[in-house]
Amino acid sequence: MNPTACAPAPFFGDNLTAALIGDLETRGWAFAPDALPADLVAELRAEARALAREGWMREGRVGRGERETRAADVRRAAIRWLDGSTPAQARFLDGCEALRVAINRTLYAGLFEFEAHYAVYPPGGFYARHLDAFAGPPNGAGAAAAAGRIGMRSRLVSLVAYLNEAWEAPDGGRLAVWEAAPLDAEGRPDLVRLDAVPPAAELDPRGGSLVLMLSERIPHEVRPAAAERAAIAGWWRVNASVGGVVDPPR
Ligand SMILES: O=C(O)CCC(=O)C(=O)O
Ligand SMILES: [Fe+2]
Repeated sequence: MNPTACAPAPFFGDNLTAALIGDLETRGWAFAPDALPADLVAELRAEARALAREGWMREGRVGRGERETRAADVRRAAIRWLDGSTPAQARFLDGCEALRVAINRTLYAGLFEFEAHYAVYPPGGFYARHLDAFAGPPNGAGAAAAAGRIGMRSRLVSLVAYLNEAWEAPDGGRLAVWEAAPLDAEGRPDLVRLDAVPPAAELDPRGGSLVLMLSERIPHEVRPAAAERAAIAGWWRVNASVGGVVDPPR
């Protein structure tokens, strides 16, 4: 019996996978330009555009549950969650599953489940500087405090896949990434202080390019886009019920 018969089909080969995971481990983020199959990107782009046109997407919201706020001043984009119900979505989620398995195998990260949404930014759309997850309490805090914050820290690795057909520099919409968040006196991230710090990179949202980031560690922002900008943003979570290990070994 072929043990790989049921393995999910990866987006790309082992060398690129290893290089991305290496960058994720050493500097907290990784970028692979032009990494996704062009036919898959075209199908996903068509879906995102159709959904946006048909008005099935809702205004992007920031946060979850009670903390969810309508925040057009923070993010101007329309989102729709992927459910795997179309062949393109199923293939995309399959590639993400292959990445999850590879990341877990290399970093012992305990990534458990994946969630992702289309995000279509209209001309003028942006997403202000943020972290995708809140870090757990500092070392030495009690287990009860840690348990109470499991939900907030369950996003470990972020993924962004760009779907834009012909993106040029004047279209803007770059993703700026910083490699660390300064902390305030209480030990909370103080992202305003990064105003004075040039980003480590500004990444073009060209179709087929892929970004990975450690959700708790890498501040990032979407600069204003001059043209419609389509992407899929996704996150791997740990299994909150067992409170998986956050930090990769170093
Ligand atoms: O589209 C991007 O480049 C990043 C989006 C993002 O940061 C997010 O959805 O959390
Ligand atoms: Fe983000």
